[in-house]
Amino acid sequence: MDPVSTPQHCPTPRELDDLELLTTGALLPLTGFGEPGSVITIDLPAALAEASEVELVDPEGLPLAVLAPQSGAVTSLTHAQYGPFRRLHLTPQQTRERHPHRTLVPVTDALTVADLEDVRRLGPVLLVALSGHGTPALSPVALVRATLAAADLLTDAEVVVVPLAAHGDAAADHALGLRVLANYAGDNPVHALADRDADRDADPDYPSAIAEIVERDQPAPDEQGLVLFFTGLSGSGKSTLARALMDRVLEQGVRTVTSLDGDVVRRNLSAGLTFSKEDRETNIRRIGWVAAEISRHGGLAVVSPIAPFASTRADVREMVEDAGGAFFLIHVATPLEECERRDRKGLYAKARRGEIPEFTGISSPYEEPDDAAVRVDTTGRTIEAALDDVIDALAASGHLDLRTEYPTDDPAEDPAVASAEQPRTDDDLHVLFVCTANICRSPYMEQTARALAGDAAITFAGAGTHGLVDQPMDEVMAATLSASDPAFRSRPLTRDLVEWADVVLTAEASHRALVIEEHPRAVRKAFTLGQFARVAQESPDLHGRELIAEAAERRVRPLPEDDIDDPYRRGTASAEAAAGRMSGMLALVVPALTGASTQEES
Ligand SMILES: Nc1ncnc2c1ncn2[C@@H]1O[C@H](COP(=O)(O)OS(=O)(=O)O)[C@@H](OP(=O)(O)O)[C@H]1O
Ligand SMILES: Nc1ncnc2c1ncn2[C@@H]1O[C@H](COP(=O)(O)OP(=O)(O)O)[C@@H](O)[C@H]1O
Repeated sequence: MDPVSTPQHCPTPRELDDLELLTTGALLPLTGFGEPGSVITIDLPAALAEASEVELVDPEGLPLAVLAPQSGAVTSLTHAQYGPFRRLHLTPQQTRERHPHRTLVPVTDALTVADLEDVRRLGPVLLVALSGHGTPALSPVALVRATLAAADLLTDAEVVVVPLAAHGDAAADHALGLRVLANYAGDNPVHALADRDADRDADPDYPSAIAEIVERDQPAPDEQGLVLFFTGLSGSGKSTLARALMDRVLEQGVRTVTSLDGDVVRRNLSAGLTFSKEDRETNIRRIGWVAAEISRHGGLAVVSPIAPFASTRADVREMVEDAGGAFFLIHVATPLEECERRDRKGLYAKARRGEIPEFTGISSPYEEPDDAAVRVDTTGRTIEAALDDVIDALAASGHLDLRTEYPTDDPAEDPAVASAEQPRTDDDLHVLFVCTANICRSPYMEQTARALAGDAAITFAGAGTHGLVDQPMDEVMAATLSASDPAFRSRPLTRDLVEWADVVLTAEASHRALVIEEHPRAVRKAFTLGQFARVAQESPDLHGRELIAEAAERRVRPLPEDDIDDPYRRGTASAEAAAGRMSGMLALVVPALTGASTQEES
């Protein structure tokens, strides 16, 4: 490293917001960090505190300002160039020049119908979106979006963005806010909106354009990104429980999951790190960073490092929450004696002999969490029992319900309950055939099945994952039927049709996957025709609904050779080949289905 180069430091998001306000003159007369009694402070690593100058850089390494650590003075180098809505970040001076003669309205939350009524009375306004770290009720970018949407609904409104951060001291932050607004306002009036904290629980009445932004920014807990963080001593059961939990997630088939297991991370992402306090912190921050990114996109990350330090766990929580994810901490609280008794990897014995330095629980501390969502001691318990504690707590949190095969928090939405409560217009078994456009394969299956079923109490329907609307059956395919139904018209697959069906039989595995992706609760009743035909063949004693339940229970995977290839526009031979295969499968499936219906009737 060049010994004369100025050392660099990347401040926290809160500090970066403060830096922007210091360098734009928004905090005047304050111009530097660390004035006595001020909440505008910056934390430097010990190694930099003695430096005469430190270059403050943004997360991508762009130098923003030079800080003199002793005095706290900052000299601006450049203004941050990146970030959404950067063009709306004006200095107080630019604001006063560009937007004179307006009433300033500070905004920290999406505006309601009542807020807009209030603002409309003010004449020309400047909505000041206070988007700094910890200040807005929405994410910073959604606050700006919602404020722009509000401006669109007013006759004469402009928007400026000011990253006024919160510092955890309500009185100091209030005073700072007043000062910043005074600097932006100059001689213009400032109008405060009614405080909404009093009725926070009430459902705010937003205009629809704003409601949409709020909803997208604040997904329901079960749609939010999620980090499941298992912490505990080596051998406490973190990996075992994490793996068992992931299996449940995969079996449910609704969410994908990324695992960041302690040992696995140490072999890959954190290869080369030791078990010193510093390296452990680096290790956990890396895990936290990756997990937070996964949660930013609505994903599910399961992480299971020891993570012995409370402050590093708190950092990860913050990273995840800043990314819009939920952080769910599971303390696997198996006591040291039990972990040592298990000593699965023989590490405790080595640590006791002094062969492994800084071993957690023996020669390195483990700080017990006091912020865990659930605490599980696995001593003397089965893995299933311990896992149930985690699954129950998770379900109660609203983030992930692994208790049923179907994720629902509304019992009426559970298909078992729904079908019992929903009046059926008939007792027939409902069979839905699905292909792509609903003009070749599914109408062939539907009409052939109907002919095979005769008078049995069974109703057939068809639809396409990309179903054409209101088209007749493809002529080449129709010619393979002895009597094709002239009244047939194609249609796309809908939720109602999937709910109507007792069983959904698809031409190809890709159709089945699409059905399940869009209607996760159909996972127990959607099969390829070929897959279902195999189950029917292997279970000759089962009929109707029992056969469908058996197929769901067996979880046999659809095989590639089960697929009926699309004959559309491939000529008569292809159509006849497809027809032959479907007929063969239906000859197994339809009698197997109707057998039960006939028995139920008698
Ligand atoms: N000194 C020392 N202390 C603790 N653990 C040690 C040590 N040396 C090696 N191991 C093995 O490394 C696994 C823990 O790694 P982690 O990345 O989870 O630890 S930490 O979170 O960074 O503290 C841990 O795996 P688990 O048993 O899965 O927890 C141990 O097998
Ligand atoms: N109820 C339980 N839950 C989890 N693990 C258990 C339980 N009972 C016994 N064990 C055993 O404890 C050991 C835990 O090891 P592991 O999951 O690798 O822990 P860690 O990842 O915390 O180091 C495994 O051998 C596991 O079979």
